[in-house]
Amino acid sequence: MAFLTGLIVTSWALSVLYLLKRKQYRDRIPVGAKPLPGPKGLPLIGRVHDVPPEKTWLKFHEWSKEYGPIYQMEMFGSVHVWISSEKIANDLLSRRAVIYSDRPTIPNLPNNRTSGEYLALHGRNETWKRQRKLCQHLMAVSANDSLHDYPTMERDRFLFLLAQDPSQYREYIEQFTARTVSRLSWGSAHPANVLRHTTFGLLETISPAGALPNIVSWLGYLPRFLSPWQQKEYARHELEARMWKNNVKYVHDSINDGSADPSFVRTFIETVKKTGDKAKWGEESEATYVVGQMAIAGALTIGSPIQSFLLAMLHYPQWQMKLQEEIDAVCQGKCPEWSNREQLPMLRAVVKEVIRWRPPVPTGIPHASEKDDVYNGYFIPAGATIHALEWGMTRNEEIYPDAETFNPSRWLDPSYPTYKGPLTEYPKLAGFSQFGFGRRTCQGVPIVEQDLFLAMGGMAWAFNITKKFRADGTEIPVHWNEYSPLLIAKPAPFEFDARPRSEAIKWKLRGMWETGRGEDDIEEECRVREEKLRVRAEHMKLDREREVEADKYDDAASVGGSETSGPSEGGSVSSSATPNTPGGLSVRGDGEVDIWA
Ligand code: HEM
Repeated sequence: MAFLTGLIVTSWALSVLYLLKRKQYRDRIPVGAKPLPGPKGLPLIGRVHDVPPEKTWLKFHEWSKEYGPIYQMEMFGSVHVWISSEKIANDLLSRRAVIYSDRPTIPNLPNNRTSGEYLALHGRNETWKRQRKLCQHLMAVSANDSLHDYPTMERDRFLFLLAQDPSQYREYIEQFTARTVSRLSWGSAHPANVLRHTTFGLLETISPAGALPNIVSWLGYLPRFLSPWQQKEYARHELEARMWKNNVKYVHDSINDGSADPSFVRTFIETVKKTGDKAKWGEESEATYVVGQMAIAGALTIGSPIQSFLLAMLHYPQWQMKLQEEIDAVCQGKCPEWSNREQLPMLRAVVKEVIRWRPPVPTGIPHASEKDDVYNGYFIPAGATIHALEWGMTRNEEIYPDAETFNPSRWLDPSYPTYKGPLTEYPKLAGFSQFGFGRRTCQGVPIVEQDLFLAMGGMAWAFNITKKFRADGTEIPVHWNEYSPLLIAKPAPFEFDARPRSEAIKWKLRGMWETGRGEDDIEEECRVREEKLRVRAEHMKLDREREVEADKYDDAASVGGSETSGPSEGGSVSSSATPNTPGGLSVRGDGEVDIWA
């Protein structure tokens, strides 16, 4: 009875609160303005029940077809505004940046706006401004030096590995992107594995599909001991903090012993030393997190379009052929280099079209509005979460005719609305809607541009990427648009073959491995070699023991001996136990490279 009374009182109180909030909201709408259109929600929960657990962007896009290129919906009392027009996104997020450059609080990471540890998710305040300036500076220094050739080095390593075992493509792609950004951040590929782990954890923490409190926001108020999500995030954060600190210490140590490779952290240390301006660049403890955030942003995002490229080549083999023709004509048998970019517009068009066809961040990273506003007669309340729906923007038929089709021509042929010349410069990624708007635009475009150009160009140069066939000759189907539900969407696994296009390329790939492999690969090779030598020594010892045993037996047999057994049995055991001879290169089942197999 007491429970029932409690339930009735709580429901009544919540309903009164809801009606009061609605009235307050309506009172805020200025005369002459009206609320944005959008799907009507249920009291308290809004429209949350209609948002599917997977590929939410398709639902939000569907609503945009019904309610228009800007509409609003409510979820648990918060107003969410969805924009699927580049023009409207520019009008609001860029031209009215003073109002729309904040970030919303993430229920499952409530200090995202204030802690100073999450640049991309930080509120619009002085800390964010300082950190963004530092990020811009570090990126510019690196980009001016062609990212110190790290992407090429890692691309070469990646292509060789892919040639060994295409079925491990997801692993190798993530190694490529994480190792590249690790080198850029700290001058070493060593932290790449932990970086991948901690990045994936953060992605889960902040994604609506990754942690329930991001949808059912009151769960964010549970104390840590009752919240599995907070416990997980706490452990992740601890690991991350240790890693960031150790990495910065590593850079200091290598500067001291004169072996420091270029990196964001090294640039920070040198810049502060040269200018002595700590107020401008911030403390080292802050820079540690800025660089950490840059590394996180680069570790997992770029893998999405590289995987989508493979998907595109499988569904549109004609574009693979055209791309190979361009690369062969320009590079004359060599793998494309960053210095070839002006002469390879089709490759740049393929890079851009992959991102348009399958946007890596399909729902965008939300902004937050700081002041009540009116746009084209519609009211947008302060505190609303504003989503630039990247997926919806790429489906606008007026700008991208036949939008579902992968068609790089739309960037190369003057008859398309998206064409822009000269083709020595365009198409390029800078300014593309898929990297956001206004003061919050992505800071990593130079890395994305170079990584994708080299990886996609390298794969087209090296391999024929084809569908696979079963033993009975039937084709193994490849999905069209199955993507993971987190903030950065990646294709579900698919099968394909990647065969080197010629014997000459196969040998070139081996040479590229030699130059591209990192110091940790060399350590791994040494470890594998030592292990082989140890196993071989053990087997030789075993052989000797068997021989001694066999001699004893021979002696015994010659003295009195049985006729049914003989030394050949022992001999056959020892020969089958002899290890493989060194020589070839193969990849072990666990994905590690066994150079000495
Ligand atoms: C394919 C790869 C990538 C895509 C599609 C992408 C996309 C985006 C998007 C949509 C935003 C939000 C923009 C907005 O709020 O309007 C963003 C922000 C950001 N990105 Fe990227 N990004 C990529 C890679 C990178 C890389 C490699 C870095 C490394 C430095 C990076 C660093 C950042 C930072 C620091 C921000 C936050 C800027 C701020 O809030 O002030 N991103 N990115």
